[in-house]
Amino acid sequence: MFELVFTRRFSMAHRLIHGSSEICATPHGHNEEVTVYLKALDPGSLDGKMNVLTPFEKAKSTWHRFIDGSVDHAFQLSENDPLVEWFKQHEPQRLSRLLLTPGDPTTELTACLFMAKLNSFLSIERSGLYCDQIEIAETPTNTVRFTGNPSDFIPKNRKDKDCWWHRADMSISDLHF
Ligand SMILES: Nc1nc2c(c(=O)[nH]1)N=C([C@H](O)[C@H](O)COP(=O)(O)OP(=O)(O)OP(=O)(O)O)CN2
Repeated sequence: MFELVFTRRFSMAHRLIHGSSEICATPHGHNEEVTVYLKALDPGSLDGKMNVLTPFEKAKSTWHRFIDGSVDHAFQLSENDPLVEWFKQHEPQRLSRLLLTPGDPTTELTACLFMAKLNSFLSIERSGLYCDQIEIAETPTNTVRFTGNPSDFIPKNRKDKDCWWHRADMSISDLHF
């Protein structure tokens, strides 16, 4: 079985306010790496001509546009973080740079949300591919690897279909601005 494996770097800031780590309650940033593993929905033999699953460029272009244009330098916050209200009142022009999550934006959660988002892209593009594994290296010494169905692990705060990670667009929150 083949897998296409793509890695992208991005910078981010976040804070964790629900008690898992006091030091992480202060806004701080990381340079992270996300690696995705794509498989064919209907695996077959190579065709003897092009001999590709899908050209790399085609498989990764929307995903990398999302990471570079939406995730890179976004501020990741829990949806109920008071800083969200602060941005609404004081810097509404930056609301589009907030990546909002159901509870704290840990690496475990963003791994699930990013996999769901990537699978939305791959599905709408009828790519014949799906992502079944993702790794996010939050720091050079801490990596989270997720395999499985992200919907089984994402906290269920509201109807799944209304959430940004199930929309095949560049959104990183469900705010209206
Ligand atoms: N299970 C998780 N634990 C923690 C997460 C997380 O996403 N999932 N995140 C953090 C913080 O974001 C923190 O900034 C990173 O953790 P830390 O171990 O402090 O990172 P270091 O690179 O400083 O680790 P070293 O051991 O010094 O290499 C905390 N926990």
